[in-house]
Amino acid sequence: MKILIIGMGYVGTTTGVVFAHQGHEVTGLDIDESKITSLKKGNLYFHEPGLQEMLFDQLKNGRIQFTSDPRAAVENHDVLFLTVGTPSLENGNADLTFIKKAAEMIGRYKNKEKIVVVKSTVPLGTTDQVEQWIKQSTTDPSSTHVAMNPEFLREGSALYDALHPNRIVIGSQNSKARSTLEQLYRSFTCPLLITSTKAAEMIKYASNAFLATKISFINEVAKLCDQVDVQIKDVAKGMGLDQRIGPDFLQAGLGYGGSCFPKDVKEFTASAKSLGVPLTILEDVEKINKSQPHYFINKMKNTFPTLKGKKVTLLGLSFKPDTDDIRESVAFPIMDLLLKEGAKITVHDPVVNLSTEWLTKGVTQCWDPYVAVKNSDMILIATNWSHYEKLDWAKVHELVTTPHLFDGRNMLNAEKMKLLKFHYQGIGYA
Ligand SMILES: NC(=O)C1=CN([C@@H]2O[C@H](COP(=O)(O)OP(=O)(O)OC[C@H]3O[C@@H](n4cnc5c(N)ncnc54)[C@H](O)[C@@H]3O)[C@@H](O)[C@H]2O)C=CC1
Ligand SMILES: O=C(O)[C@H]1O[C@H](OP(=O)(O)OP(=O)(O)OC[C@H]2O[C@@H](n3ccc(=O)[nH]c3=O)[C@H](O)[C@@H]2O)[C@H](O)[C@@H](O)[C@@H]1O
Repeated sequence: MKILIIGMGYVGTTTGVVFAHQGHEVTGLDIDESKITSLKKGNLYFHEPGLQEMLFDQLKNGRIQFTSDPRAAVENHDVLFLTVGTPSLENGNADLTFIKKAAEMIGRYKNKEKIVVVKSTVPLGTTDQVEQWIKQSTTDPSSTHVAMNPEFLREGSALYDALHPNRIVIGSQNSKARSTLEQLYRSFTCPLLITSTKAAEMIKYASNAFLATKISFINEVAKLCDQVDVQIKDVAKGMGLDQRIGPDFLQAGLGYGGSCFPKDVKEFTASAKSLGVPLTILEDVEKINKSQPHYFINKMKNTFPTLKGKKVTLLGLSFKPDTDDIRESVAFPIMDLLLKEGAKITVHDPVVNLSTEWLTKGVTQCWDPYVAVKNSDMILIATNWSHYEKLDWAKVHELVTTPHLFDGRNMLNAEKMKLLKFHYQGIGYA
């Protein structure tokens, strides 16, 4: 199949490379010239394990190409995927500017029948609206067949998730769009669910909202564990062994970040409210999530009544391991709070480059974790990169001024750290 992917971000690039890997002829289009220039050279401009190699292979065998020419791209393809961003507006609703502009661009250059698949996460009714936007901006009389095909990949394991999805959802009332997508996904062995466009839109939001709820739930239980000396890890394990609950997304810590959970919880809550259905549970999920950094800093202040002048080494800047994505990463509100307390911050992350804005605020970045921890009064883990599990913690102990270790991701073995004479604290008694 000849496929055009519009929006070469995390989702679009992964989707395009995977379709090419499966033998399709893919073109990636973006309005950001620098991304296209980089991708044309085979340079993945973001960090995603395994994707760079697959991109290079697909470029070499000619199954993927990149362009910033929308006219030629739209004219030469029949199947178009929309993977542009849908960030949050101030009021919590999704900003559909990119989706609208991309739809109008399709309309402008449309020269024949097109199948347009919305893969971006979009609020209820947007896919049908995309069809209208295309119609309103075209002079071409031939049909547009739309579908909603939500994406469920996670950053950091995007390639694996795209190759091995749990399910594929095709939302469309249009038989041509449906059958094209069924054909496209026929080699996948997972369940394929056919729904209306609106149901597909809602499945995506409800899934992300539910996962975020699991995280906030376990974070609340962890606070209770702190009060009664119960290990949250034992509680999560015991809960997760119930097949109806499952072990995933029960890792207590500093809360969820990233480009999706925060914005999708906000959008789902805001749009439901405007329909007269307040999703109060999600309002609490967000509140709990926002309180996590404060809760953790207060924990630190129980040990250090003042953080003024203390050297804090913060390990991890990305919103989760194996990505360089810092959108809504909890490391940043944590740094804000620490700066307000007068702490001196040194950060380490395996891949993220700290912006000059933070450097001018006085934060120091070190690429060597052993240099970062030198003479620190306390270490705070904000991202559970496996690098931190593998550190020589005995060596770290020798380098620090005082061996206080605040593990905001409960990622290290508390007993082992205590044996190494660290004053170790996580969230949920650990
Ligand atoms: N990042 C993730 O892990 C996941 C994201 N999603 C959803 O997928 C969508 C995209 O997310 P990301 O890939 O993270 O976004 P992103 O911000 O990384 O990429 C979006 C890309 O679209 C481009 N773009 C904007 N307007 C365009 C236009 N008119 N024509 C061509 N390109 C255009 C931008 O320049 C950018 O490169 C969002 O709706 C998100 O909620 C869904 C599942 C996973
Ligand atoms: O719509 C999206 O963009 C994607 O959002 C999430 O994927 P992602 O944000 O990439 O990463 P997750 O692994 O879900 O982690 C999100 C955040 O939750 C935190 N988290 C995750 C799991 C957990 O048990 N505890 C916890 O605090 C992580 O540290 C991270 O900050 C979903 O898992 C994907 O299915 C979805 O496609």
